Amino acid sequence: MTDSENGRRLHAVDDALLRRREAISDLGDALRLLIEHATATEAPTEELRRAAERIRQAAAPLGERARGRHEPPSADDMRAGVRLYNPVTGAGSAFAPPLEIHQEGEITVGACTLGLAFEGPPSYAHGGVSAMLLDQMLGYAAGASGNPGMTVRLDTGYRRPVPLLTPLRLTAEVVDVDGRRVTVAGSIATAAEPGEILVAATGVFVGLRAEQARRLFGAIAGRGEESRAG
Ligand SMILES: CCCCCCCCCC(=O)SCCNC(=O)CCNC(=O)[C@H](O)C(C)(C)COP(=O)(O)OP(=O)(O)OC[C@H]1O[C@@H](n2cnc3c(N)ncnc32)[C@H](O)[C@@H]1OP(=O)(O)O
Repeated sequence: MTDSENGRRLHAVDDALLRRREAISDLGDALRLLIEHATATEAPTEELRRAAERIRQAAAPLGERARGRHEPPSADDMRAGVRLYNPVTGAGSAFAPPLEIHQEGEITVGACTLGLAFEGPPSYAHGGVSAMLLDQMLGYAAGASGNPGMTVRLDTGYRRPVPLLTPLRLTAEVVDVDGRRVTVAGSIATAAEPGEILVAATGVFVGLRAEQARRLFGAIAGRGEESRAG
C-alpha cells in the first residue's frame, strides 16, 4: 500500500470513528431524555404500557451485537481518556448527567445540571449521586496532576442539600502527593453561588504498581486498538 493509500485508509477509519462517536452521543442524549421524561411523567397508565413495549422493541437490535465485560467499547480510546460510557461524564451513558470537566491551571472545574432522575430527598440530589460526581472530579484532578490512581478513600461532608434542575459548579484540587498516594479536595456549589459550598469531599487515590495494573486490567489491555475500526 502506498503512503497516500494508507493515509486515505486512516482518514476513512477516523471519519468512521467520529461518526460512531457522534451516533453514540446522539443515542445517549435520546436515552437521557427518555429517563428524564419517564421519571417526570404523569401520563396515563395505558401510555406507560405502550411506551414500555416500544422501548423494548427499540432496545432489542442494540442487544444483538453486545460486548462482554473485558471488551472496551470500539469507539473508546483508553489511552486518550475517551470513555463514552463513563457513568458520570460519558456522552453515551444513559445514566450520566453528564458532568463536563475541564482544567483551569491547578484547579479542576466541572459543570452539570441534575435532573429529577437523581432525586434523593424531594427536589434535591441523592447523596450517593453527589459522592459519585465528586469521586470523578477528584480522580480527574489526580490524573491531571500526573498522578492517576484508584480511589481508596472518599470522605464526603453534606453541608446543604444539592438542588435539582439547577446548574452546578464543582471544583477539585490536589492537596498532597506522598509516593503512590495522592490526596485531593473538592466541592459542589451552585453556579449562581459558587462561594457557598453544599458538599465538600476529600479523597485518597493510590497509583497502581505495574503488577497490580496487570492483575486488574491485563485482560483489557490492548483490546481497544484492535476492535476500534468496526
Ligand atoms: C482522566 C481519568 C479520570 C478518571 C477518574 C476516575 C474516578 C473514579 C475512580 C474510581 O472510582 S476507582 C474505583 C473505586 N476504587 C477501587 O475499586 C479501588 C479498590 N482498591 C484496591 O484495589 C487497592 O486498594 C489498590 C489496588 C488501589 C491499592 O492496593 P495496595 O495493596 O497497593 O494498597 P496499599 O494497601 O498498599 O496502599 C497503598 C498506599 O495507600 C494507602 N492507603 C490505602 N488505603 C487507604 C485509605 N483508605 N486511606 C488512606 N490511605 C490509604 C496505604 O497506606 C499505602 O500508603 P503507603 O504507600 O504510604 O504505605
